[in-house]
Amino acid sequence: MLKLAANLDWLFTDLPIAARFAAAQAVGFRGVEGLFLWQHPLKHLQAAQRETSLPVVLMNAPAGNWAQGERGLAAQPDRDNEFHHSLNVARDYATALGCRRVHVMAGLRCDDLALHAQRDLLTNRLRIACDVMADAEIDVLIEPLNSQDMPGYFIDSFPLAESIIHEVARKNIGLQFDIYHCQKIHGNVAKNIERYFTLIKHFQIASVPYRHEPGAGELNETWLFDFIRKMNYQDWIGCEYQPSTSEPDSLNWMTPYL
Ligand SMILES: O=C(O)C(=O)CO
Repeated sequence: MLKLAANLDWLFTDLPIAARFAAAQAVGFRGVEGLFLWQHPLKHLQAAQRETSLPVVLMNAPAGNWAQGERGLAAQPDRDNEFHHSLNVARDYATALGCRRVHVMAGLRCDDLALHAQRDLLTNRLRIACDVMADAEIDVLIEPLNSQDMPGYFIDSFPLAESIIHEVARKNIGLQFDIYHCQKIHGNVAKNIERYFTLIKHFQIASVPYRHEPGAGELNETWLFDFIRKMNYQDWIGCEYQPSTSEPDSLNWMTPYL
């Protein structure tokens, strides 16, 4: 049995937040995750969690002005106050919801800042993030994102994420390995899972190339799930995809894993 979590900012999004928890539970997801959970009143999330008993397994920290194209604050100069505020919000929500993983997004490459200077800024900010989260026993995750979907995102490859994680050098930093992004950036998914396995604290999945449910694209997810299982991965796989059809049909892929 896989520990599959529904990403509530990709699935069931036509429903209010409490109903998204309930819909995830009804179809057999064992946990939930989300990018924008902090946009909802905490008491609504806590009530939904109580009703469904679904753990919140991953949440993103506030990532700047998303509507205006921002994709994180950690590598953005002159945003210290906002960055600290976003960490506090994420830590408070995660603590109240029992969530042990927070994705701290870097944001986009700034052309007017030398690459090494922006990288140093990111590394220092991630150390701060790890220190803020450590007391609450929360891990900070970073994730490479493919440049077709997120042009200009600072962490645009797995080797870069790996070297940043080593530079940050905190116990509570780790890699969010999205199989969809890996295939789009590098291909060679299984070999890359092996290569980065010791850094991985969370997987995400969507089919390639259209970011639909597993089984709707070029990868053999059944084989990959088996591969991950054989590597003795015990943690969560977040389902972060856009359903290809009406949701009931697009959830059939889960049946063998429930
Ligand atoms: O865009 C993605 O893939 C993310 O997981 C952002 O958190």
